[in-house]
Amino acid sequence: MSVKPTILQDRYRNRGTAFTLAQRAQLGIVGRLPAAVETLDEQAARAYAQLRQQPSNMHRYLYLNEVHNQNQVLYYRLLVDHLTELLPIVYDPTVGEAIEQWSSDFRDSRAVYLSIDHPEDVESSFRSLGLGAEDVDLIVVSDAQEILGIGDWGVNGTDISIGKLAVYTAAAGIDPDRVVAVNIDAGTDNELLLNSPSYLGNRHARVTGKRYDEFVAQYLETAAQLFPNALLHFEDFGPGNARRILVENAKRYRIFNDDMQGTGAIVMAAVFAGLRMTGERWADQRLVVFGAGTAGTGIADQIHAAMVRDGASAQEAKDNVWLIDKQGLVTDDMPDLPDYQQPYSRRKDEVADWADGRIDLLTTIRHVKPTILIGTSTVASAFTREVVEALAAGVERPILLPLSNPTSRVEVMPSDAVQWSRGKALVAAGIPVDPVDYDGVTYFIGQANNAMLYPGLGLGTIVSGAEHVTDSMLLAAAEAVAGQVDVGKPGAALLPPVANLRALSATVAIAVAQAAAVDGVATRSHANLVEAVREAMWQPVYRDLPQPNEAVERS
Ligand SMILES: NC(=O)C1=CN([C@@H]2O[C@H](COP(=O)(O)OP(=O)(O)OC[C@H]3O[C@@H](n4cnc5c(N)ncnc54)[C@H](O)[C@@H]3O)[C@@H](O)[C@H]2O)C=CC1
Ligand SMILES: CC(=O)C(=O)O
Ligand SMILES: [Mg+2]
Repeated sequence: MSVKPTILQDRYRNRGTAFTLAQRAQLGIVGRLPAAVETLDEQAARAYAQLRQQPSNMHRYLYLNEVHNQNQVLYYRLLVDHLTELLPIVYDPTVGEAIEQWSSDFRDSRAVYLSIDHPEDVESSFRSLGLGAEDVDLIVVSDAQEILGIGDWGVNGTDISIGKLAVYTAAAGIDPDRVVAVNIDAGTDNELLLNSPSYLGNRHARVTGKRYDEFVAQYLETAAQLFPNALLHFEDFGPGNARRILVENAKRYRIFNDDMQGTGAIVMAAVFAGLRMTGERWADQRLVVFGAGTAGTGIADQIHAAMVRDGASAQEAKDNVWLIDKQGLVTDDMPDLPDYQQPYSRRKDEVADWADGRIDLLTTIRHVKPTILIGTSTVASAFTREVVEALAAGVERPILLPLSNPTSRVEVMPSDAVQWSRGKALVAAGIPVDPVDYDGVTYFIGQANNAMLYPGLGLGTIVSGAEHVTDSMLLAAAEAVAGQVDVGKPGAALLPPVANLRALSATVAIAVAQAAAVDGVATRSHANLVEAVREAMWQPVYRDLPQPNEAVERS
């Protein structure tokens, strides 16, 4: 039997059982649905009950993906109504698991695939979407070389772009009809994938060097030319490429690197809140970053800038930053230091008597007595009891941010960090975790994940039509997030709860749009910015009735 596709197969406009009988007649789908006509509330209640019956988070991920493929409004209705519960499913940490088994689970996809072997197809791949120059606000692209903390996942990494976009819409109301997810398939060095019969990507090693650079340049040029208003979000590129691509293109394109800039800004927010709790100054902070890659050095840059704003000289601020990577404390005698670590390398003679040879984390902590310790290493349990105890022995209220994702990579579980520091450490983690009860106090653990910030940043960028994402816009976003933290209570979290994320994103967007205007990069002004942000936020409700026989596009 061959059945003509109908609006029921168009995820962007499908309402399923919510189509009225008159609409069914008008759309030529009489007899294709059971008799009952439901409200969105009723559909959402059934879908949520079905979701709850799924046996694992991975099954919930696949179930939600199915809903997303059938009915976009219903999918986002579920996400918005159950944000705290479902963010960890559609995003971190479950998305990591989904990526690992993506090729075997493959059913349908909402992404654009750009193969490095076919640069001639880049433009036609975008054109196949059938979207005009004014139709796209945001593109999230990943080449999946460094997915979360789980490494190189080739085309399987497509779902990080999809997951990041789901958060943009659920958390900040970015219109899901106006976004595009992209995977750059540059090959993979993951042997597991190359040897897997089900792998769906290019079966060759990662292409690097000139060919890679030219492909990324072509992506940027084509995306910006076809969709001149779009914010070009880069996600989970390898450390050698992430910073370079951003730095080389920041002046030419509306580009944003989430791992560097988004993560740096959410850490700034957590530290702003922490310093309000301790009453200390930025200029007096001592920062140790464990894992000096894309995220770690992005964070170091923003904290360094904050110290300078607070009166430290560039050199004084630099003297208060210590990077630790695989080779131990980063010192200036190390050969082949990557360019992003060089600015913070310590003079070898300054630390020569700390240890014979490699200087490890514990030794560094004992000497430096850091006020802030960041984990962006992907090394699970690297912050041992000894490390946390040394940290808490050094200062009264250290800020401790184990940021690695997914949960299997976190440097220390917050429950251990609270206990080992005897409640002294101000802790936030990259993963969602429950509050911790210790010694009669309930410690709330903020989620120091860029997802708490980038949705509002993106919304503010779109509403203001900012030509670039400036440092002031990032800072404004961080301050806006920190402004929503109630620092008064013992055990207060360093960041607002995920449950408030939609309201938080609106607040962040307003601050970002204002900063864009002050910086002179805004191309749109609004008599009432608060109202403009509110109106720009897409809501998961059924809207205009689609016209009969309208072409089904972007399915
Ligand atoms: N919470 C958040 O918002 C974010 C968290 N992250 C997490 O941070 C981690 C790192 O991400 P990226 O910076 O993108 O990756 P990356 O690969 O650029 O950086 C990781 C760094 O850790 C270093 N490293 C590896 N083993 C180490 C060891 N034993 N000791 C010290 N350093 C070691 C690597 O050499 C590298 O420089 C990931 O787990 C990622 O999920 C990243 C971005 C945002
Ligand atoms: C959160 C995020 O962007 C990462 O872990 O890479
Ligand atoms: Mg990332």
